Amino acid sequence: MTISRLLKERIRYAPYLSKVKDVKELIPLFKDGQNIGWSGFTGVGAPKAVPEALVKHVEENNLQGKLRFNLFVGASAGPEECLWAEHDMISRRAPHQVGKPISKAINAGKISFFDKHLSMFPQDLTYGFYTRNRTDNKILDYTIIEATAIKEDGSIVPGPSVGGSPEFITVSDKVIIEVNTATPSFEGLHDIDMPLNPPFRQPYPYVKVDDKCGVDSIPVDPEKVIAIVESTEMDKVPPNTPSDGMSKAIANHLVEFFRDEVKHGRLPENLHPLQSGIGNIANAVIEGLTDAKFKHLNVWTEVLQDSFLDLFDNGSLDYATATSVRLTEKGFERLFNDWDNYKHKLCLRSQVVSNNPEMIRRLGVIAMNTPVEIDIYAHANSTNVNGSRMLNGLGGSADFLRNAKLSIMHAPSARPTKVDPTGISTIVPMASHVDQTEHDLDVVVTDQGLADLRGLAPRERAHVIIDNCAHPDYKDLLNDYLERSEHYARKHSCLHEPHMLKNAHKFHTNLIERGTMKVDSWDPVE
Ligand SMILES: CC(=O)SCCNC(=O)CCNC(=O)[C@H](O)C(C)(C)COP(=O)(O)OP(=O)(O)OC[C@H]1O[C@@H](n2cnc3c(N)ncnc32)[C@H](O)[C@@H]1OP(=O)(O)O
Repeated sequence: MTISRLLKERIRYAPYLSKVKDVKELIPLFKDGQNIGWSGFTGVGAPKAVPEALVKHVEENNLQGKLRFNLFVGASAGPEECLWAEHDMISRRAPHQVGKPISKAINAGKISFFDKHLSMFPQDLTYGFYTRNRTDNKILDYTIIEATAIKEDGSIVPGPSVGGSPEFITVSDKVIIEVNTATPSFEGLHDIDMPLNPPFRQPYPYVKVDDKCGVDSIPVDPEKVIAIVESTEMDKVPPNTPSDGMSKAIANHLVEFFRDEVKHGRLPENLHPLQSGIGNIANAVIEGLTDAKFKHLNVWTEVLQDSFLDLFDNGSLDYATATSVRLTEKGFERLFNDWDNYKHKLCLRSQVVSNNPEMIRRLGVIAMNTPVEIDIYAHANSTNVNGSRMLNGLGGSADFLRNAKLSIMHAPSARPTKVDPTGISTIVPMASHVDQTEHDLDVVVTDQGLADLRGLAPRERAHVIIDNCAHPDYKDLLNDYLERSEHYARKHSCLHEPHMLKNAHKFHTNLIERGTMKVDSWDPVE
């Protein structure tokens, strides 16, 4: 097999050169029912060549539904995963995923999806929790990992994400490395703590975002590496929706809140390390911080999106660490064009470290994530529309929101439906599914305003959330629900967190039946 010059340059461990293979040669290795680990996190750094070759194989041989895998990825992979879902090649999947064909297959019952906090997922995999029914003691049959270089000792230099790859490799029977020669090498950007399970685990020693004490590549037993393939495709992250009046309003409320916290001495002038979730609102909120011109900010997060580059460029941000740098094509261009500048300000860690509860609490992280809905007592749903339809999954939202110094959820106050431009209220009487509890959240913010919930009793919280955050179309309805619930609860001595269970999900049932949460009347309660 001829090896390209570019590939030769990237592989500095000579014995691997004899393992370079054409992807077609690998197809017979894959059998129905195998457990496969992929590198990748939030759409970047996932393998491409082998997954695509398998799709082609399935297509050409009509194997849809006959060659299915249990697929484990740190968080969402790239478009290749959507192709696997479209070709019915995934039977089980965990944890966070993104892509319409994947969620469609999950909600059609074709993919058994289970969700777990991203800080815990890789370690639980290494404990053998998810493969406890195997009789051969194996965990993963193959890990397919994307590398941007191989070092002299055979260790793997990942690309724009680390995710769960270190753990996957330690529990994988065999490893296939895709060396991506289309993307520049990310060597020097990683700090990786290899897993050590209890009772041998040690505390992570980091006390600042830029502390490093791991290794800069993932060690692997070369005996396990059965093939190296060249991959020539860049990551494809769709452009972000530009910020609009709604997301700018959210950002402005947050900036005002941060300034007030600084004024009262509860935050230093450079705030505390920031975490920002995924999605357009999260991206826009970081854009808002860029305009606010804070100085010497730091970031301890899970995913870095394009807007963080603006924060660097205008001098607001000193250092950022995450497990994935999920940039659009333009964003990657900016990163690589100014690599010497950015590389000293960025560090990618494994997801068990970026999302580690102990680290998040130690650093006093300010966590900001978007929910599907939040109820009047501050329980939030991040995953299941109407308590049932899976979107992307929990991701790292609860890792951060349970442990942060300030736990913030931001969302539009209303979302459109086909029949009503404000048919979905983000603030609901009772969340139809709970991922973040009332005990986790400090602040709720929508385009309407910000509710500071710290130290408030549930009924006080309900008033502040409705008054400050609910969309005007829903304020009266929510207040009416609260008053009626209080009246009912007074009679029944259950006034701590009053609800009318008969009506608690009426917003949702109305949405299903009539396409809007605007209910006409409540069912009578005695
Ligand atoms: C990898 C990581 O974990 S990053 C760390 C944080 N992770 C998380 O918070 C994970 C959970 N959160 C998420 O998945 C996202 O933030 C979401 C889905 C909640 C919001 O994503 P955004 O892109 O900001 O919001 P957006 O308004 O575009 O909603 C996405 C979809 O959910 C639907 N949706 C959201 N809320 C609702 C709702 N209350 N009712 C019905 N549908 C809803 C939207 O209609 C949209 O559907 P579409 O794609 O078919 O148009």
